[in-house]
Amino acid sequence: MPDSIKNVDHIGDFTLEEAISKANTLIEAMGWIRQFRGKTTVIKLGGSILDDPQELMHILLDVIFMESVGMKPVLVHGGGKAINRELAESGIAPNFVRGRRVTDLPTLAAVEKVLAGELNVFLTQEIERLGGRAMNLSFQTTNVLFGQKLVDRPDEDLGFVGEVTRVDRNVIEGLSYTDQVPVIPSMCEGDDGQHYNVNADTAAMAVAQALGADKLVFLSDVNGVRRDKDDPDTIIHSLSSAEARELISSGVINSGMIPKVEACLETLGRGVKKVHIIDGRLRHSLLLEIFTTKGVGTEIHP
Ligand SMILES: Nc1ncnc2c1ncn2[C@@H]1O[C@H](COP(=O)(O)OP(=O)(O)O)[C@@H](O)[C@H]1O
Ligand SMILES: CC(=O)N[C@@H](CCC(=O)OP(=O)(O)O)C(=O)O
Repeated sequence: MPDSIKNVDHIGDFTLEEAISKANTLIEAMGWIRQFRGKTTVIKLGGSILDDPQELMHILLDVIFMESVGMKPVLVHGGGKAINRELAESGIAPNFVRGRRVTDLPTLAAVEKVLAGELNVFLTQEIERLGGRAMNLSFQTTNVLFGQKLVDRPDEDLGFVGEVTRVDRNVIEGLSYTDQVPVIPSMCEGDDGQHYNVNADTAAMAVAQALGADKLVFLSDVNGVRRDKDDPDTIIHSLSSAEARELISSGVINSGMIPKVEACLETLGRGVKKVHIIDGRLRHSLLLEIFTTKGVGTEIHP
């Protein structure tokens, strides 16, 4: 070590060893940053992480970091729990069929108020407050998701539940020129102007497909797909499409995990390279997912 720095034992608040270790981390990240620079990652935010300001802040900081190093994060969000609270105020009990909310007109109004309004604006403002740039893309600004009523099973009517058939990718991709993170709520508009409630997992899938995203990451409030849904230790780190289908038909994967896994399977068939379900409550899970070889959570592969 040169004499001139022999006596340096602190740099700012850190010991010399700590400062060098931080610099090493940056150098290690360089390869990953190069690999993903310019690549699109669609991130689906949902579940109770949207209700926890601390957890949410760390996720949004990860998103801002990604954007700052030249990656292209695109946020698609749900907000099922916030919708339930809104409905409870009007005395409406939530009604789900295989993970999708049966949506009559009063329910649709509540969904739109929460998803396309409050939550969409809040997430965008939070990104800006934390030092990033973002643009909310909703019916109130510029809608980018278009579709139609979902007819999943002919004998079943879920009301105003939609499926996305077209995504305005020009608007989404155009935002990267102004360093803005697109923030998209899970609702779509039909040809006749009718608004529909879309499951946020399937909305994220449609966006990832339309953009030809490199990665689609579902941030949830479980650590991944589990053999026993109540036991985090039974997480399955790597799941083949065939096994995922088997776990759905045997009932191991049920409720809200069904649309998530179905969305993964559908996406993999359409060119998106990697699909992960990870725990948004684990601090920096998004960065760990991108900047480590093994990743965290469950990866579903073809
Ligand atoms: N095999 C499984 N592994 C993990 N979670 C499961 C499984 N089957 C059902 N689930 C349920 O799926 C939920 C995640 O779906 P959901 O609540 O819709 O999440 P989000 O709101 O994040 O989209 C978990 O909280 C869990 O209760
Ligand atoms: C049709 C349908 O089920 N729409 C969902 C949209 C929100 C969502 O999916 O939110 P999470 O990702 O937080 O679960 C709903 O009404 O709850």
